[in-house]
Amino acid sequence: MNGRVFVIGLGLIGGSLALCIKKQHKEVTIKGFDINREQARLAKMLGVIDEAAENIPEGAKDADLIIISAPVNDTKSIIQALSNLPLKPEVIVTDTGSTKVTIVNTASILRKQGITFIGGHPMAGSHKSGVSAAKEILFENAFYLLTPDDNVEAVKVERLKEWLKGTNAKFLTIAPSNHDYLTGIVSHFPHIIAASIVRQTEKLSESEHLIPRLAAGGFRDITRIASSSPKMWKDILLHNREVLIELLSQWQDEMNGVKDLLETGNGEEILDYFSQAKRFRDGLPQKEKGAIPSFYDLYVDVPDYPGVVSEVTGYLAQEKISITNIRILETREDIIGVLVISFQTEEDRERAEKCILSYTSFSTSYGS
Ligand SMILES: NC(=O)c1ccc[n+]([C@@H]2O[C@H](COP(=O)([O-])OP(=O)(O)OC[C@H]3O[C@@H](n4cnc5c(N)ncnc54)[C@H](O)[C@@H]3O)[C@@H](O)[C@H]2O)c1
Ligand SMILES: O=C(O)C(=O)C[C@]1(C(=O)O)C=C[C@@H](O)C=C1
Repeated sequence: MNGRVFVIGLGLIGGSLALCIKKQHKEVTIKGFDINREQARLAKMLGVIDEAAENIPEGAKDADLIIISAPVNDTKSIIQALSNLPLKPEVIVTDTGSTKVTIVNTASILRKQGITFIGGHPMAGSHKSGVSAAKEILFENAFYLLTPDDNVEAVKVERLKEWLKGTNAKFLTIAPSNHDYLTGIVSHFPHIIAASIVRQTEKLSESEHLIPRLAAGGFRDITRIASSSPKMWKDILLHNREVLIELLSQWQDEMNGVKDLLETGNGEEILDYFSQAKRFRDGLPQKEKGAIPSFYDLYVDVPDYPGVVSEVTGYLAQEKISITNIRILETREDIIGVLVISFQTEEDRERAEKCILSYTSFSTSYGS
């Protein structure tokens, strides 16, 4: 496709989308604006955008596609600002916000001006923020939820998908209220739980200083998302209050149930509780990024000698196998236990395992 794209909010998601669009549609010009000038400067310097706009009116006036990728409450104000500007009549305006009902309702102001708005939400991300974390592979195999209202012509939805083709995401059309209900369950609510576990641990560690040092693999796995942008999550919670209040009531019942199990001390029931959870968790799709991003983890048992990590990554580099993440599970203090290396694809993980087994006598296994 050819034309001009304007991205408002040059953070993790706006930056990643700009990279995807440029990869797929080499002829387009991508302009960007961020209220934080440093982010805009960085976006230009990293080649994420072609030009930085001075302000929203300047970037919006000749755009064929406008992507708003700011926290959801700011998205609301940006939509209001756009509704007062002269835009190209054929422009498509979309957003990336994690909530949809309030945003789509606000966008009726654009529709009244004859401007097409299609709500969007790529269901992949990270706890990192800012353009420096942007990646063109972020949305690969993820669901990309779209919430066009009934008045949007199908051809416009197809055009938006064409613009976003380089994400390699799977588009799914859904009603805004259903969107907020479902993402409340699989995304927003888990973020509250992760933050609450961290808060409780922090309070307890005030009187027991060993706690942070002992907070190991399980704690880190379940609380990674508590490192996400507080501003972004404040906005999401305020936009999805009703759904989240209901989920919190259900959670309180769930926790009371677990407390009862502990009080009665019934081993069979406790076993059943964990077995059911394991069955559902193990049955979630592995090969696609669904509600949870799928990582292709390889666990490598490594002995404790200096340089062992760089030795393993060196073998992978020799075979040109890219890794997306690496971490060490410390099973005992000062003793390296397991190296967990994440890959983008199953094929990379298989190649990596073969490579490590051919160079070393370390044992390997797959995480689930
Ligand atoms: N982080 C994720 O995992 C994720 C995934 C999918 C969707 N989202 C949604 O996408 C949106 C962006 O999230 P992100 O992770 O890229 O956040 P981010 O913090 O990395 O980037 C947001 C950017 O928007 C800018 N901004 C804020 N107000 C602005 C305004 N009025 N005008 C212009 N720029 C403004 C900020 O300065 C920042 O650079 C949010 O609505 C979020 O809910 C996030
Ligand atoms: O992987 C993460 O760090 C995320 O939190 C990504 C995540 C999610 O909850 O799955 C967060 C918010 C988005 O709206 C979509 C994706």
